[in-house]
Amino acid sequence: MLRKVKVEEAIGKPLFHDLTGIMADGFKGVVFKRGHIVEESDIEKLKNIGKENLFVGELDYGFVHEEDAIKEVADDLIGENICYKDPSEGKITFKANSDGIFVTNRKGLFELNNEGDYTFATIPSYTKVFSGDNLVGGRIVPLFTKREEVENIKRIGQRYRPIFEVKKFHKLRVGIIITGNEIYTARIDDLFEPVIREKLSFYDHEILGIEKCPDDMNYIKNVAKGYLERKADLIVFSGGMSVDPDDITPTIIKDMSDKLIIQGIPVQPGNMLTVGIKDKTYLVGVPGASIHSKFTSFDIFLPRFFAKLDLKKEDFTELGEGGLLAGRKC
Ligand SMILES: Nc1nc2c(c(=O)[nH]1)N[C@H]1C(S)=C(S)[C@@H](COP(=O)(O)OP(=O)(O)OC[C@H]3O[C@@H](n4cnc5c(N)ncnc54)[C@H](O)[C@@H]3O)O[C@H]1N2
Ligand code: MOO
Repeated sequence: MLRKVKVEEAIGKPLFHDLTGIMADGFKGVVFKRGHIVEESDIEKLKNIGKENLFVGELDYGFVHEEDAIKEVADDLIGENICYKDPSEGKITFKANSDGIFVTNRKGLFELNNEGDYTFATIPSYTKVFSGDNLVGGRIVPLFTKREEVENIKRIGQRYRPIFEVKKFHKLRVGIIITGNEIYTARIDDLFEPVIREKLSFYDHEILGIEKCPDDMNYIKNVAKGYLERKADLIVFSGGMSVDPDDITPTIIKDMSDKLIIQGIPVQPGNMLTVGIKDKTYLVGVPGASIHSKFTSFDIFLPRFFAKLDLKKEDFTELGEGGLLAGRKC
């Protein structure tokens, strides 16, 4: 049975949980570890961190200590490229053990947090991460929980597994098509090539070509076909994405795709983003906004293309809340 005793009465007994101190010098962390045998010389230090009483003893049958409760469920929640160490102060931290994109199953995460005693705080899903980055902090709120609660969390984890994972980026073969008579005829200088080169530079990639095309459906389709024959993973089209009579790029993407995933998304700038898929190749129409805005809808999805995620219409349509990116920095 767990008992509350005066610190002086705890001498010779093991601490039931990690004890945290917050110091004037900025320190916040464990001052005494779980299992530490309390000594007479500890009393002053314990009082300095506000402990007049301590828990001693053992949990009754059917209850699980905070650190055991979080550690026990970890493997049922995580997928590839995530690691963790033993919990401290009741908290477990899942970290990336590879560069890539962090993906969380939102429905699964909601269920975990809605269950009862457990809490999991994550960085936003689809964030680009580096090996060693913190992804998730998980702990139960009370000092111990019921065995049944632990089993419920494991079941949620198994139902959605993985709820947390890091997908590695792949090397992609990229074909680029810059549309517009004004650029094709050199009436004006092209401004898209440096933009797309800079955006791709973060990732391992091979550029199959950067072709300037007139606003001619067959011409553009032939260039895109050439990229498909050369096994492009990603074809990026710029220009001609909106409502003018010369804006034919979305129609080209629709015609050439096995499936048009989305035409136009609730994100600004980058409203007119159009995405189709042909076999495993993403065909992506990037609206003009990416020329003057550093961060647009295209930048939200570029990491997902490089992680070869299987994108659905909902991945685009869910972005309305927060989709007004104005002022957002990279
Ligand atoms: N009445 C409406 N006007 C606009 C709409 C709309 O729905 N109704 N949509 C707006 C959105 S959103 C965008 S984005 C822009 C333009 O989109 P486009 O992708 O169709 O761009 P273009 O029409 O091809 O060109 C617009 C502008 O940008 C210049 N441009 C395009 N590509 C290049 C390049 N590679 N290098 C340099 N300059 C380029 C082009 O010459 C035009 O000046 O439409 C909004 N308007
Ligand atoms: O589709 Mo536009 O300006 O929002 O890029």
